[in-house]
Amino acid sequence: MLLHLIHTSVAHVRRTYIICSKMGRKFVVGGNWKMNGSKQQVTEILKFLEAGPLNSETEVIVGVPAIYLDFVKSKIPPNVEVAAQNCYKVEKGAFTGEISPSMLRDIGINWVILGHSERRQIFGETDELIADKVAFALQNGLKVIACIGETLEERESGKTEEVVFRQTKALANKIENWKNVVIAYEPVWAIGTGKTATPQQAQQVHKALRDYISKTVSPDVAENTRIQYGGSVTGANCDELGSQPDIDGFLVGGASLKPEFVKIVNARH
Ligand SMILES: O=C[C@H](O)COP(=O)(O)O
Repeated sequence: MLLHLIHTSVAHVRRTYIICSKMGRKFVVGGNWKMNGSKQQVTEILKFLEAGPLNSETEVIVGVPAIYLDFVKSKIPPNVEVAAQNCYKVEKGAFTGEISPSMLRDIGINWVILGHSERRQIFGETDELIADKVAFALQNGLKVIACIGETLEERESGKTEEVVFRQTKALANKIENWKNVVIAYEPVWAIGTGKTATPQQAQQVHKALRDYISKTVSPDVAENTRIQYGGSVTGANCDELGSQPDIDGFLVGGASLKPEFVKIVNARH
């Protein structure tokens, strides 16, 4: 009888834990403005963010071109965080054109997006460099959205998991504390193309990533690290994507410049 009771309670705790596991990870939606905007357009975006309403259960972050960070920071509603779209792996020095994590902290910026596929593909950033930047940003008190994702060619040759595991491993080798890390899974073929991964395709990769993190880092880190999906997320597809058990938010490009972003922030999850 006693054994039966213990068994039943353990099963209950385990079931509750599984049901609540996603709730324990706060949904997080980032808007990546990329190299878009002007003071006038930024002012329009700030208006719809202010008007919201934005689900208070969701963490909202906008990734702003460096030149507008200070301006946006001074005007943004308090329930929206501001992120830089890049920063370098050292504190200061002769690195023309770069900005450091401490410069971002100096103007009150707490987040940075690193390793976006456009940085990887257009600017030649390697897994190694991205991991160094992520580690340095974390050491300097920034929170990081670290992006990974496979190209169409890699997906079509069956290498999706191999690629995203390699990218994650490079990060894991250098990350000491995962508390301030969000992973953004963005299949390159879905970025800006209107071709969204199906909820099933996205969930499959997110689950595989969580299992991989569990094995290579720890089950605790896997359970607590938020994994965003990015790639042609819109107001029309956000509810179904957001409802997948391992999708903990979105990184949104094009739609983050439009009032539709409010709908994505408020996606079912
Ligand atoms: O960082 C955001 C991603 O690149 C997605 O961009 P997209 O929503 O325009 O496809």
